[in-house]
Amino acid sequence: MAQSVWGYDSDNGPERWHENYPLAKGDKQSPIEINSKDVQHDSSLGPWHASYDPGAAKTILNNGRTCRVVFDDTFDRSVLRGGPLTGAYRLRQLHLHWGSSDDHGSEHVIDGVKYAAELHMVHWNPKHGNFAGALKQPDGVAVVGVFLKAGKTPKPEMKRILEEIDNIKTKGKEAPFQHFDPSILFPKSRDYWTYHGSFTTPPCEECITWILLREPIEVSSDQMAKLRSLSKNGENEPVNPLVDNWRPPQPVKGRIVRASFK
Ligand SMILES: NS(=O)(=O)c1ccc(NCc2ccco2)c([N+](=O)[O-])c1
Ligand SMILES: [Zn+2]
Repeated sequence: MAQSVWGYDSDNGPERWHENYPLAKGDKQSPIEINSKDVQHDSSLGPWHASYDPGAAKTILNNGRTCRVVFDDTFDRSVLRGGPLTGAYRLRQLHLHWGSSDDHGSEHVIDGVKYAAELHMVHWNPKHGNFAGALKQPDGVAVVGVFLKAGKTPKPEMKRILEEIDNIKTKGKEAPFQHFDPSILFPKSRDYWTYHGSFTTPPCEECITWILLREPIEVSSDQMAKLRSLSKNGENEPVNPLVDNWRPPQPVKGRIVRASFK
């Protein structure tokens, strides 16, 4: 009997990941609940800067767990720097986590608020040679998290991604996705929280400097419904909607969350 690979269902979900991925029970796991009363403003936290080359965008794929856009990270082509980071981190991919309805879906929870979705832009530190090497380092990876709030107003900048959904409906489907600068997805404000944590999926390595943007972007309920039309299953398998691909908040274990703003 093949081991059920990890997922988000009752038999292979977050409560059981530690059985095959022991790091899942570590002391610096993500996501976490952020409570403003425990956050420390750090005036030494400068602004972060993303300088992305639209030509680095390559493909968009459904891996059965999320919708992911992959970028060329073979040189310093699209980089994130500043904020809590030392040096330039290379953009590798972006993906999302979302719920089965608009009232939940984000991984990080802010003062009890769950957003409809959470966008992760994943960058890695080239001083560690390659992505696999960076995973093993505490300063190996930097993820910018953007919250998606469901409302009446669609986010035009999300259109390119959502229009590709019909071409990657089922697990394993991939389509070309070029000439795309993901910084158009950022909100106006650059305010952020930062803390040290982990991948929110197995193997749960504790190699991530999280940079969570305070201001959510607004998308429409219809746009959220489009995202929820993705399927976990392969092309000729029974339809299994790809929804609720979020890990619940993990123990903070004494970690300090810093804010770039007062
Ligand atoms: N939700 S997240 O941004 O923390 C996240 C989770 C897993 C992975 N990858 C899973 C992985 C790690 C090592 C081998 O395969 C990534 N990523 O690769 O950008 C990001
Ligand atoms: Zn993620």
